[in-house]
Amino acid sequence: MSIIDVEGVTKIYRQYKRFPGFAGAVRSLFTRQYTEETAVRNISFSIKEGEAVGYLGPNGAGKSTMIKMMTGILVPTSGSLHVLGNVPHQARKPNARQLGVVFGQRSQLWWDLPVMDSFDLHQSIYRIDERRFRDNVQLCTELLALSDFLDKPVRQLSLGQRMRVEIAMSLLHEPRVLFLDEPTIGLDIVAKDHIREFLRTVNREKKVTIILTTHDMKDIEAICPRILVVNKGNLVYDGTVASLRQKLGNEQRVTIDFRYDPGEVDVEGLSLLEDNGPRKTFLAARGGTVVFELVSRMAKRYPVEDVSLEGADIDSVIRRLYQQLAEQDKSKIQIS
Ligand SMILES: Nc1ncnc2c1ncn2[C@@H]1O[C@H](COP(=O)(O)OP(=O)(O)OP(=O)(O)O)[C@@H](O)[C@H]1O
Repeated sequence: MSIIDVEGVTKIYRQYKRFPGFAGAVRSLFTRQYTEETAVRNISFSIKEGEAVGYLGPNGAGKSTMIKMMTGILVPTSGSLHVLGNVPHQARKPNARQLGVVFGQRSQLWWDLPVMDSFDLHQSIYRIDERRFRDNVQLCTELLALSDFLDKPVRQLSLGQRMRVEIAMSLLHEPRVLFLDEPTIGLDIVAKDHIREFLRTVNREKKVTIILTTHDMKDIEAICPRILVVNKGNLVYDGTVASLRQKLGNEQRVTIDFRYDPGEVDVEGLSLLEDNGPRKTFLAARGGTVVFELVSRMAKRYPVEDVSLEGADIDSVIRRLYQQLAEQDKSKIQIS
């Protein structure tokens, strides 16, 4: 069952031009000139209950704008948008009970109150049944290791501790959908891993639908089988990381250690990437002869000692996609 339906959604920001100085201010009052910026351009997709979807794109691509529309904070300029069967900005109250939202850069916690008091307030605002509330606090405390700072005021928490608390709080009312905007930004590796593991558990075991924006590909690898990639407001890819890798070329890096520097090496199907004398790294052409065959051809002609292969990791797949988009300015071309 589809839980989020986005059809031809566009968001245009309009900003009125201000003219400098006093005369300019007066002029601004009478001439309402404005600039327009299309942050989201005719985007369509749907998300099923229980999915975990990564929403990716370079800076300024329109990710936060889309999340804000899905959570009802912003109103689309055109198109139709439904979350849990409701139009989000018209159903902020009914949807609030079923949505959880975490904005990495902004807090929903009461700064001066101890963490547990924030949780208690959340319980009364969302009218969470006492037993469910206690169970959920206990589960989050365990899985996110919160027990050491439940009685500390939020302002005293480190960024990593605060993010764990933010995520716990967003789940106490058992939402069906959880939106996270850069939930691991600025955190150390241990805190990131903790949060990823927790989100994966919440998605797989509690079947909470997750939509997440991030610039950290490890978040995607750990949590999201499906990605939506946006660029300059356009949706340019909707599918799995694996099939994006296929589409962009399932290339392999081949690093060869030679017994001594063989100088220039020429084997069809392998192009030189890095030359460090006796250690050289090549890129195996895609769709060509299998790498094993290329390496054995190499070994027949050159003093090969050792070989290691490395497939393109998700970071380099996405980097390549962004590079392609930047080079060709393919903002209107679909890759999927
Ligand atoms: N309130 C606003 N008024 C005018 N323009 C805006 C507003 N908010 C965002 N924009 C513009 O819309 C575009 C998309 O912004 P958005 O914040 O959605 O991007 P993003 O993909 O989340 O970027 P980032 O990865 O940098 O957080 C940007 O060019 C931004 O300058």
